[in-house]
Amino acid sequence: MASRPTKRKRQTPAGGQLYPRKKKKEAEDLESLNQRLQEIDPNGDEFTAFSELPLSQPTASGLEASHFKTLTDIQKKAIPLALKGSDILGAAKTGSGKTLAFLVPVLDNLYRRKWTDLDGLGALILSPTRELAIQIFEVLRKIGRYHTFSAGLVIGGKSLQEEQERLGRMNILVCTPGRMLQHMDQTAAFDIDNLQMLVLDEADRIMDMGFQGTVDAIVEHLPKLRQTLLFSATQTKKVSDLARLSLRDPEYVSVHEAASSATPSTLQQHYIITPLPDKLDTLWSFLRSNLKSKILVFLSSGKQVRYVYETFRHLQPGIPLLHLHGRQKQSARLDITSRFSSTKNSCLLATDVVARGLDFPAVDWVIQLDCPEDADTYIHRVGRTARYEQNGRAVLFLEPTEESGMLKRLEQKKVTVERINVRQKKQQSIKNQLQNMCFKDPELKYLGQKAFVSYVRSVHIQKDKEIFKLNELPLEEFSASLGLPGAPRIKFVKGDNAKMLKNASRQAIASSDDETDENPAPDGESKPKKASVRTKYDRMFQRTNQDVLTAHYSNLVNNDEGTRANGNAEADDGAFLTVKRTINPDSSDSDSDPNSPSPHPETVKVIPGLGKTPIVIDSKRKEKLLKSKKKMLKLRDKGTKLVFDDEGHAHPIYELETERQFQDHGPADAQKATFLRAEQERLRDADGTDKAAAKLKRREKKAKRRAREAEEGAGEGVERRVTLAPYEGEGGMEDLREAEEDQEVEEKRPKKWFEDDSEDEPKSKRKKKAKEPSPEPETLLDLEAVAAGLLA
Ligand SMILES: Nc1ncnc2c1ncn2[C@@H]1O[C@H](COP(=O)(O)OP(=O)(O)OP(=O)(O)O)[C@@H](O)[C@H]1O
Repeated sequence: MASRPTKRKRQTPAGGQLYPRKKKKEAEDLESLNQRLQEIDPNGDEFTAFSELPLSQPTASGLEASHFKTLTDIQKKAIPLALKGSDILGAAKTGSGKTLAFLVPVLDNLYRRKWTDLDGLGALILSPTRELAIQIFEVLRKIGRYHTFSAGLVIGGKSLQEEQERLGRMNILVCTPGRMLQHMDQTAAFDIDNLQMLVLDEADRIMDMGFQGTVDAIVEHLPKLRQTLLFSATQTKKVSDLARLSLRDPEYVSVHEAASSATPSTLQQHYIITPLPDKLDTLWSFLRSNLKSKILVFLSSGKQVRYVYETFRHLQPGIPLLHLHGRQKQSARLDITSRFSSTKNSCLLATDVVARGLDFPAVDWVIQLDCPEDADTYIHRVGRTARYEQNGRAVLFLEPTEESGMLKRLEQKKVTVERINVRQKKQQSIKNQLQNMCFKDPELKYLGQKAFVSYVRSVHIQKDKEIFKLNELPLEEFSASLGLPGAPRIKFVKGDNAKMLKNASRQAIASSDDETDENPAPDGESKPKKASVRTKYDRMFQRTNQDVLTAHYSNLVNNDEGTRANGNAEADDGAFLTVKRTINPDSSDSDSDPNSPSPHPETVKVIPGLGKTPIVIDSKRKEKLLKSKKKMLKLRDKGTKLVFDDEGHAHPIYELETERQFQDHGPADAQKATFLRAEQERLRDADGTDKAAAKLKRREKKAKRRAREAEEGAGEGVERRVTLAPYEGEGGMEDLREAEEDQEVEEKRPKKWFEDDSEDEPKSKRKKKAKEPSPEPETLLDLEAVAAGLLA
């Protein structure tokens, strides 16, 4: 977890005392540094190089050794203010150097306070993702290499105990919010009372719903008197957030506010219109024509990332593929980020886990296959290219229904994107291949189904309904384009729950999956459960996601609604399929006659059984009982099976003749003889058909085996061990040969783990062998042989 920037060794003279002259020099340097800092005017002075700033010697040397010389805009404004101790709300475009804007003040402010191991935690840096935390930590290690502070990375993925042991000694920690809170709650030796600085990188993300609770809890543990720095590429000055973090007169440092675009000027931004079912074709064609590029593709869920990765991998586009999402193991995530960083041409398929802050060098293209949830996410995603004055290109794939809404949002955020068209000549279709793959590989099909469901859910939970219009999406065609035989059925979670679910852990999602199609009360509180018994059909009709179900199901729903509108009596008489529903005399939409008397008007409900007798529910216990489908079946009538004759008259399955009718057919003995004859004939016919089928099968087997042998052992003499057994069937020589061949096949069959060699021997021989008494061991050698036999 933790590593220290190389600590300067304290040299002690022979007597064991520190060099007094060195100590004195350090004190003088510090004094002059404080003096210089006092003299600067952070709002008036313009600094262009790090060397002009009043920085400590270790920080200045670290920056120089890392080849950082001139300041970026955000660094020019934020560093002097932060050195002077102000709280800062910093916003600047992606790739503009915000990391140094907070790391330099963190190092220097602690240095000027002569921070040592004994002082405990001095600065806490929060990052929304593990990858970004690692990246920040790496930069800290580089520029802090001449300091003596201890610094740690707390991002989970290691044992809590291992981290706990080291936490107590850390001066600077870079961490993800969840793990930090866990330590604050569980690590006794973790001293945070002295904390001087709190930094939130990608602050807007950290302060949004997903982390809200965690960050609030962390802040509660921290001392109120501290310096707080917030940085992001897309920051809003939400008063509520500032209050939650107890910022004191924060300085707003927004260097690109006046700029005509919210994205770097070196970034070329385009969008194309692709109907949902053509998305994968277009992505495939794009990759095929950009094999020598470094491409980052954003999708809206981990399941889609996996599906596209697995299918494209099979299809081999000719460019190395990587994939990254939040549900992967930490080690795999690290491995993939470093592989993508170091390659020159490859394609990384990823979720928004890499959308923020990550500094992959030299990315040529950022492709947004799925529309981002808002303009801020768009800005962060495209910010993975065109970093620090380099060039980059971004393409946003938009579904026709998303175009106007998304363009409007981008315009509001000062982002200009230009429409381009796909060259039809270069467009290739992989729909058939995907269908083929899903047909052959059920796992891939399952993955496709999950990808489909997660895409639809991701659209459903989006807040901005001007962009995301689920009802207008061609979902059936989309599922077909993924190679699926039909659109899977989907359960939805509504409102805030959905957002929570998006950010929740896998465990939480699993546990919340069961009842997801229930409608939560509008105010977010849980509804009191309806007292009436809900049948499977009730649940089906009350579902909220009927518009995304298969056509057959939608028809069923529509028909039912139609018939209800026409009156219940009509519905019952005319509809081919009718659904019997729970009758609750109290409820207004009940199918029953509300005027009909009931034994206990308050509590009694009547469920029509499948037979004639209705089931009366007159107690809570019985009602509960009826909720179980199995138990309900017991209570219902079994029903009677009927067969219909050619005229359409119903008859019971077994109809007995009268004695008179029986005698009309002749004497009983003669009837019996005729019946037996007819049955024998029927049996013979059936036997003949069976034999013919078996013969055909054996021939096919034989032909296959011969073909195989011809292929394998061309020229080689294959020794056959065939024992001829007397055969008593009717089929003559051919049957005999085939029987031999079957036996041969049987002999060649590889042995199963539970069979031993003795099964090769004829049974009679085995029996004999078993009966033969083994000779009594006489010598020590005999005894050993018996023991070895037992152990073998
Ligand atoms: N003063 C500087 N001189 C030269 N390069 C710099 C300087 N500051 C930052 N960089 C480089 O610019 C790149 C982007 O920096 P950084 O990751 O800090 O950007 P950012 O503003 O945090 O981006 P994002 O908003 O995407 O998180 C990095 O590769 C970094 O090394």
